[in-house]
Amino acid sequence: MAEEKPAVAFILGGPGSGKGTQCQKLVNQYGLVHLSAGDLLREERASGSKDAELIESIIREGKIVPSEITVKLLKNAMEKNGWAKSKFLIDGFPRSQDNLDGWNQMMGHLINFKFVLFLDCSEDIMTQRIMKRAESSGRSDDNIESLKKRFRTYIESTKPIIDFYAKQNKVITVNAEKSIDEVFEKIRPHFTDF
Ligand SMILES: Nc1ncnc2c1ncn2[C@@H]1O[C@H](COP(=O)(O)OP(=O)(O)O)[C@@H](O)[C@H]1O
Ligand SMILES: Nc1ccn([C@@H]2O[C@H](COP(=O)(O)OP(=O)(O)O)[C@@H](O)[C@H]2O)c(=O)n1
Repeated sequence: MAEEKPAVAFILGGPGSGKGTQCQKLVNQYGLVHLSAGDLLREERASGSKDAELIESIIREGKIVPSEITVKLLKNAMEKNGWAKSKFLIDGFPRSQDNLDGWNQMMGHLINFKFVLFLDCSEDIMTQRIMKRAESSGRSDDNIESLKKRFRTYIESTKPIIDFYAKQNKVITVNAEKSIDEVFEKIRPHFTDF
């Protein structure tokens, strides 16, 4: 039997650009599976595994966890969701060259990569959103010091990955500064036959 490959879209954008919010809406509307790399890393940290302390220190510093850890978590989560029985929104990944290389090596040939959705948002607006989210998120990195480091990592490590995919015409860019519903209306058409 020919092995089937799961469809995958990467959802990228700076911290607070609305990745999780828009993914949730896509899940509700199209029954896609949303896997947030950040959520998987926070779960792994909470499980007290051998990597927990490393993950916590990297997240607090706004740096990027080594791909061996993150790619394994994503692969396990895809398998738990039935592999090619599902279509996946992978949110907050790949965030660096190391993420991309690790993914290509372990997963590149096993999946059906569709496109990158890039939520484009100014640092000012992202800061306002994250500082509001900080009131209730309980996240150790939702504070102004960590946020500044996350922005730096985003510019230095993640933006070049988005640019790399853009050169191959694989990026759909959406202005993420509008209201949640306005952003969703721009995104939706790209997922109708995903
Ligand atoms: N279009 C939007 N307009 C205003 N607030 C938004 C919008 N999208 C998301 N938010 C809010 O901003 C915060 C960050 O959104 P989130 O989806 O968690 O971003 P990310 O996953 O990119 O970090 C959340 O509190 C969310 O409710
Ligand atoms: N591929 C990834 C995704 C997240 N992370 C870590 O998890 C943190 C939170 O990521 P996230 O996607 O949940 O949140 P946002 O920063 O986008 O709001 C990042 O700042 C990184 O420290 C990572 O190391 N590698």
